[in-house]
Amino acid sequence: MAMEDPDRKTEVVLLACGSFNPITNMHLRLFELAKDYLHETGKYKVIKGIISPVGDAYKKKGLISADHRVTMAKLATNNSDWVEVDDWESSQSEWLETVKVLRHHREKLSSPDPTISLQNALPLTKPGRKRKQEPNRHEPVKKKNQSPDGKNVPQVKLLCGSDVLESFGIPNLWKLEDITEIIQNYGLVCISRAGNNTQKFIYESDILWKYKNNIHLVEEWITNDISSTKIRRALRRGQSIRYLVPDVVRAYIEKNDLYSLESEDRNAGVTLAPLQKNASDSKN
Ligand SMILES: Nc1ncnc2c1ncn2[C@@H]1O[C@H](COP(=O)(O)OP(=O)(O)OP(=O)(O)O)[C@@H](O)[C@H]1O
Ligand SMILES: NC(=O)c1ccc[n+]([C@@H]2O[C@H](COP(=O)(O)O)[C@@H](O)[C@H]2O)c1
Ligand SMILES: [Zn+2]
Repeated sequence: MAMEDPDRKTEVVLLACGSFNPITNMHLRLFELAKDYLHETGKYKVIKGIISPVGDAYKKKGLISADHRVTMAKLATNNSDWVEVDDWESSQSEWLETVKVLRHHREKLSSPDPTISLQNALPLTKPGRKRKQEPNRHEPVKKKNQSPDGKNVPQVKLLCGSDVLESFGIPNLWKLEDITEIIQNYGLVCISRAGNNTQKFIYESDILWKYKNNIHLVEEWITNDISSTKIRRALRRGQSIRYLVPDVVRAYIEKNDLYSLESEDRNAGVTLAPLQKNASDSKN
């Protein structure tokens, strides 16, 4: 690695992918926890957080329309000066692997021209087309991201709860090459979640162990086991969700009567898009 000014902090953009069905206070807390943690290392400066709700084509049971989920996430982040919502992922007609969403956001950050961000098909592991000026062609593009004009661009890291990390172990859900690209070229910030033993999970996985320096595990000391599943359950039962989701989100859910027994039945019996895709890929 080239000489770097040790005082110069690496800029980071945190990207959270998920259903956000609906967004909860805990989703918002993830960003605050991750930012505090990264700042305390003394090495990073978090400049932005992005919430990217999954598209309807994900086909998860009980998933209501992306329109509503995006709107709620926007309402919830209206008063944040650093977390925003991006609907690029949810406006694609097909479900997208998370690595493609990461690529899109890295491209977008490194490209002065916003229209270029539409191309996200190429993995950025090798210095490719728009990366002519990589200083050292044999060095993997990870520590230092550079834009076409050689300027440093922020690192994009995936922000998730430990259940997502542990889902890497579910057969057919994630491709090994995607997991590798995510942790090798982007990095993970993972917030502990009740019931998960993430250290052990990393220890038991060869690939996670290999790149463990790129996985930041954040211990959540003020534990808070809110989940969207519990919010939807409370709503179905006519129970209050006050103080569990932002009040503007609660009002929006009530006004539009979003969650019911019927909505919970959406996609019932349908195979989750990644399982469908990876199962059919492995047959070919
Ligand atoms: N209480 C929590 N602690 C840590 N991470 C969380 C928590 N709640 C949600 N997350 C994380 O937020 C991201 C988005 O998750 P998601 O939209 O699935 O929310 P969820 O609350 O897990 O919803 P559901 O119950 O529908 O699965 C994921 O990375 C998930 O791990
Ligand atoms: N192979 C993959 O890239 C892959 C597999 C499963 C889930 N995911 C993503 O992880 C997130 C999981 O969200 P849920 O926990 O709400 O199911 C979604 O954004 C989804 O797109 C990605
Ligand atoms: Zn979840």
